[in-house]
Amino acid sequence: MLLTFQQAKQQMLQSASTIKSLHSEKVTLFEALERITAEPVISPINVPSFDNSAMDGYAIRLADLKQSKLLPRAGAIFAGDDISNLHWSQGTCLRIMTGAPVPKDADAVVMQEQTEKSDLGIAFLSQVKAGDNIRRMGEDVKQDSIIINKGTKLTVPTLSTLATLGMSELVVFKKLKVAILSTGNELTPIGKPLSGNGAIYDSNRFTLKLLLSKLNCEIVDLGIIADDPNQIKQALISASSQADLVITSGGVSVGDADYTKTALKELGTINFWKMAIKPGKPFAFGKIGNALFCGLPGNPVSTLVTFYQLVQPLILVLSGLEYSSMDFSFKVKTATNLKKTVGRLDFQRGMLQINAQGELEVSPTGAQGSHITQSFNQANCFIVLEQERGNVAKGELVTVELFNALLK
Ligand SMILES: Nc1nc2c(c(=O)[nH]1)N[C@H]1C(S)=C(S)[C@@H](COP(=O)(O)OP(=O)(O)OC[C@H]3O[C@@H](n4cnc5c(N)ncnc54)[C@H](O)[C@@H]3O)O[C@H]1N2
Ligand code: MOO
Repeated sequence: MLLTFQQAKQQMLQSASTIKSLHSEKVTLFEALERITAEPVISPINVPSFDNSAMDGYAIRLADLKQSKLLPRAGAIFAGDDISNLHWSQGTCLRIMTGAPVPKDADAVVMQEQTEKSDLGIAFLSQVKAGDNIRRMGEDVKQDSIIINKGTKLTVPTLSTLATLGMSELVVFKKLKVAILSTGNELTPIGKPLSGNGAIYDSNRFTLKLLLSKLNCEIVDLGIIADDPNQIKQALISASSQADLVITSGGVSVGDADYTKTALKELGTINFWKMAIKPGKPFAFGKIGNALFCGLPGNPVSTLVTFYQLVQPLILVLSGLEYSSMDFSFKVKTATNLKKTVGRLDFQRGMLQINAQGELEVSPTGAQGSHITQSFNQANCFIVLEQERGNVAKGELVTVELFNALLK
């Protein structure tokens, strides 16, 4: 019985948590984008750090308004003003601007549009409640509170909050070191003329570099290795001594030149090398020395699908992320029939869109062979078809998983 996708993923994530030995470093707030926090972030200050006005208007005392709806204007406060020496006599109001500090004894700020100005002063036209239009100290962030937990991926909004605290540096986990190599006599590096009949470009190594750089990894690129057992072994020894994770492309199937699996067996341990998914059935996972190993199938679509579905979560955990699940899936109707054979979990590439009736529906993006790289180009989601399911008829409900930022 082949391993199911969930079993394979679970095994990988478990191995990651047992070998986790993470180091941290201090980086600038700007460099911290998409990095993972190595300790909780605690706020050094309150935000806002003083009560301030949410509107351009007038600061008042409620007791004064009870006496009269018309109050003379006593002065003005602007954003940035120091009001520690402000004297504000009873029975008057103060002009105040958005973001300006609110005097301690003001009960509310009345927005300008709800007042009328005359030579006698300011007339207040609306009902006023205590606290109206005052943004309280610490209302956004409380001093000494934990704002971000350890193991959190830093995004533009989270870093923006840290900037409101004046922070300029942050402790994050060091980048994961990942070694990559492609195997195959047929491979030519991109940018060079194809090396003969039967040659193809080594697109997978390029794809892996893009994916790894999006995941903030440090890449050790060992290039193209010929289909030769000794060269593959030497490359794997070198890769595993330099990196936390080794990723290869090709050579994991059962062909006469598929040496990656044999090399892995000799040098380390194989946890599994096949699972019930399509594309990506031949996928090897194991360990060489202290490095984890992922042997991706050579077909470009299989490389991308297995990287996205299995290597991505593994890398996130190895990079220090407190991983729960990033899958965002739901069910919608399929707009066409879908071909499906029983026995493997399918990750078809799909286009989720709104039809003429205003309903969400999904269609496959053309031919789904594991050599058709174009099937990804129009896609915005995976259509995930359960292992035991057969052909799917138009109109049936299918599970759809929207692509995350890795594929956008
Ligand atoms: N008898 C069987 N044959 C195959 C099986 C099987 O179960 N029994 N599985 C098929 C499936 S599914 C896949 S996927 C592939 C996986 O093969 P390998 O990982 O061993 O990869 P290769 O044989 O080296 O190459 C497969 C295919 O991909 C092209 N390729 C390889 N490397 C690259 C690269 N770096 N960039 C772009 N394209 C690459 C290669 O030329 C082949 O066309 O095995 C099936 N066979
Ligand atoms: O798994 Mo293969 O990836 O079906 O082509």
